[in-house]
Amino acid sequence: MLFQVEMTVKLPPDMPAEQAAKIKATEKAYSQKLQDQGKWRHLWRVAGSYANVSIFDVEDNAELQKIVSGLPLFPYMEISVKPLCRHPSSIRDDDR
Ligand SMILES: O=C(O)CC1=CCC(=O)O1
Repeated sequence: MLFQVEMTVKLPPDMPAEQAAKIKATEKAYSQKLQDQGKWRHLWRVAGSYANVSIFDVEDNAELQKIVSGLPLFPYMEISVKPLCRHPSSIRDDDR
């Protein structure tokens, strides 16, 4: 199942820079592992903001919930999720 997930990061302004850098590095490793596995298909920066638009390819809602709630930045994010399905005009075989 495909989902579009928009994540807006809101780190507390008083979080020490070293702590923020550590969480971001952990987040990067977490997301890159999922990208390698093909579960995190797209990761795009929303220009001009500390937010991303991502496409996840997961088994079901429960797997998406597990992945998203495991994000190191999860406590500092606003998240919106949209389920996706194949568009009848799509020419891409990998759009399911
Ligand atoms: O910077 C972000 O948008 C948050 C994030 C998600 C995956 C990652 O590596 O950073």
